[in-house]
Amino acid sequence: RHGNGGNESVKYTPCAKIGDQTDEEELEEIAVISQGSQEAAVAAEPSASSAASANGPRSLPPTLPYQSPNDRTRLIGERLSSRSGRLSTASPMYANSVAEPKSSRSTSRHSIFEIVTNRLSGNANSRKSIVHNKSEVGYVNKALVATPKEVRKQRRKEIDSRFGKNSKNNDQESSIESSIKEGCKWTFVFDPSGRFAYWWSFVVSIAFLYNFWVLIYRSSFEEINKFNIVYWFPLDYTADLIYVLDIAFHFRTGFLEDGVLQTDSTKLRIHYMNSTMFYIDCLCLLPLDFLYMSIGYKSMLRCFRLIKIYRYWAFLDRTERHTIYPNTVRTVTLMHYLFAIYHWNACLIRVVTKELHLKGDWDCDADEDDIYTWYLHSLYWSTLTLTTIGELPKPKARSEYIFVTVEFVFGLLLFSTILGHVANIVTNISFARKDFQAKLDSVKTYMSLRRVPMHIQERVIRWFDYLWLSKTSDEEKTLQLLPNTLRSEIALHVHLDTLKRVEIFQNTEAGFLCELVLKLRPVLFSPGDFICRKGEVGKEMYIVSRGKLRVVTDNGKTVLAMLRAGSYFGEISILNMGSEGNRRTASVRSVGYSDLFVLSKKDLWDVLQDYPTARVRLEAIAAKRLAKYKKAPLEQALHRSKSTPGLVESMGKIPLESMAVCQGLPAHLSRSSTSSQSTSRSHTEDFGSLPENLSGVARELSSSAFTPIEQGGVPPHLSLQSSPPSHHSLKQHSPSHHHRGYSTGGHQQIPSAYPPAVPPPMTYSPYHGYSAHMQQLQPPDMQLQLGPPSSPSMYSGRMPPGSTPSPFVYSSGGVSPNTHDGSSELLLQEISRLRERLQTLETENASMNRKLNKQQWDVENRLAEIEMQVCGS
Ligand SMILES: Nc1ncnc2c1ncn2[C@@H]1O[C@@H]2COP(=O)(O)O[C@H]2[C@H]1O
Repeated sequence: RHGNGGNESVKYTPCAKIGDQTDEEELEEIAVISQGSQEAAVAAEPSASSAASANGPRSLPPTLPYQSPNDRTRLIGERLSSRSGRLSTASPMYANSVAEPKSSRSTSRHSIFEIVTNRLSGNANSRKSIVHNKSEVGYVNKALVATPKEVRKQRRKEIDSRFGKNSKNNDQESSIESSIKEGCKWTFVFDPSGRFAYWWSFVVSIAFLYNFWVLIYRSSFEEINKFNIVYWFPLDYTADLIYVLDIAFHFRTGFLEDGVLQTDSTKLRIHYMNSTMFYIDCLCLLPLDFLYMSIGYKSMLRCFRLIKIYRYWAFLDRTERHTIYPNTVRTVTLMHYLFAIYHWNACLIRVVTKELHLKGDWDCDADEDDIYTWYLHSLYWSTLTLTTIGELPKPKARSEYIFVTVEFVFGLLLFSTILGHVANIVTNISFARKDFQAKLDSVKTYMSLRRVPMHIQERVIRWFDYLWLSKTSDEEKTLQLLPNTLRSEIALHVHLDTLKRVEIFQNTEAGFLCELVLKLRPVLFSPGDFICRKGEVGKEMYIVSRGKLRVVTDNGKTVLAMLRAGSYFGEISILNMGSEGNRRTASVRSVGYSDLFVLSKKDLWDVLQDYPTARVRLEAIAAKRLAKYKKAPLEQALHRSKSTPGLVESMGKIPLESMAVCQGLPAHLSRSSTSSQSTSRSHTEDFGSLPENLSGVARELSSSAFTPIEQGGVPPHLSLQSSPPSHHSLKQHSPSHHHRGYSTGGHQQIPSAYPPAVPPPMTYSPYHGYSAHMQQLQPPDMQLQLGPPSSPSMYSGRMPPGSTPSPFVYSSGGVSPNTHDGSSELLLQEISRLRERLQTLETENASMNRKLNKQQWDVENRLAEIEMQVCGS
């Protein structure tokens, strides 16, 4: 409660009722909080004025075991789970107070020990065990023994007068406080959405159904008589007892206020008694039975019991919401209503025939005492009148006409209502099928309209077949309504098994996994489908959930690897780890139907930005995998750069347009970025097969072209701006151009955009190298200096099938125009300059590496600390 001055407030924290101590003996923790300063806090207990004292004033945050409504709910949960059903010494507050009188921090191990021993030894012994400890003796003395009842009451009054007991501003707070206080006398509170409440509503529904079926039957056929009184009376009053218990149940049922479950008994009582439900419940139990004594047994005196139908409806509602078979529940409910209506109508027919003395078909030949035959006769007529119209015997008496007409109208209404309901249920059941069929139809219509070849149409239909048979649904659409947290929980649960098998997700941060799992999209591929093709721009990576896939070479036949559930692929290009940057390094084809999860490049990068360690890990794994696929080229790259995988990646990531481009390139190389790339690739490949001395120089030459413009690594004579106008001068290739080049034929083909006027340098074959290119590019004196001129045999047939060059992307402009002049002098200068540059780069790499290592060390250290803390607590 806030004081009038507004700078002080009192907070009651939960107290513990120890053993069988009386109300006055209750421990009551009163924290006086000064909003101005902590020193100004007023001690509620003079003997415990220290902020550190267990029973004295203290600063609230560390003392209160819960500060938010959620914490409060948790506490309630703890209480509910406590066997004794009351707040015992296990109360977090109590544990704090007793076991850690000097500390206001969370429960220590010692206090946990105390709690456990107290629980085990029972409440009666708990006090003893507390007093056992010396420091606790002081505390108990202060709280329980030394403070006389009057003094405490007086202090309470003082505090109340000082802070105003019913301060309006603090309504909510005081409600929590009082609820906490009430916690001492707390027994149990039912969660209205809990299981117990559900099953209790089931019991009440049974009691209601008993009344619903029996009352009308007894009234119409035979009232309670001396033969059956032994059955009906106990049953009637058992049902009444359930109704009474239901009222008691409502008194202890929590309700939500501001989204928080209220458990304060006073509040619950007030809330229930102020609700209409309370009056309805009381009305249900109106004891008209007493009139039996004056007017005899009339079951209809109990008709108020039928008002309890609201509980039955609530039960049905909840069942329908919670069940996994809603249509079954609906059907059963409908059938029940139908039979109930026939039953009530049968009873009505009996009353009418009896009262109106209807004869003929309405009459039954059976003996008056043969109740069951009479009942069956009435039920038959009831069903007949309600289900058939116009096929009844013609009424004779006037009253009969009226009765039969009313029956017809009612029957018609009932029939149409039931038909409507049944139709609804059937529609619901077949909704999924119809929706699916509609989609298939629209695809079929589209395909025939666009004249899609028959074999493709067949594949599409087979794909739909599989989709239907495997009951694959649009998960994204289904879960759209849910909040992200719930969705990730579901996704984690559903996909966890698959994700656990994926190497990259093992031992990663939980947050990383949670974020990623939300971005996974399930996709389905049919037999023979290409999931990706070599040379394409990689935009997604895939995780195999089910099915078999083949990693194949360009020809689509040579199988490099088989992928099964738990495998993943496509990461090389989206992490830009491959030699071609963001290009696919292989094609992947589905063998049968395969269920995959797709993770888009953008999503992955978004998440990786927040989890740099995961990124390093991912890249390291990718680099390792890449090394496994194409051992030689990667080793070269790593050896050369001595960098972390991250840096390998960052090199690969440099966009083509920002690469150094040079003039003086042969015309056929300057036409398209694709051809340039092809050529540069050929260089790399050829370098791999060159003798060591030659390949080293050649590699360095090529690496000059890799230096990005931004880094200033472009020699002036190679830069675009400084290049003299020449018919050979290169245009800076736009990404789209670059992209197009690849998409038309991949980097292994001379693109079709190649101008026919310019003869291609030679027919490209990945395995025959580019000897012609090399010869063209190498100046004669270079050839002289670096060794014997490269013979075609030197370049051909050296590349192993399927191998790709080093992860470095070489631009074709690695050779300056001067090289064509034949000036070895210049060339050597250039080599030494590039060597220097290389050294600088390597130093930078090393320093970045150190930084990364330090960061990793820090993170690991922190992790270890936290783990220790977790283990400790
Ligand atoms: N030899 C191989 N064995 C297994 N998987 C491979 C092999 N080569 C490539 N891949 C995978 O196939 C994917 C094709 O696209 P990416 O290059 O993005 O990433 C590639 C790897 O994940």
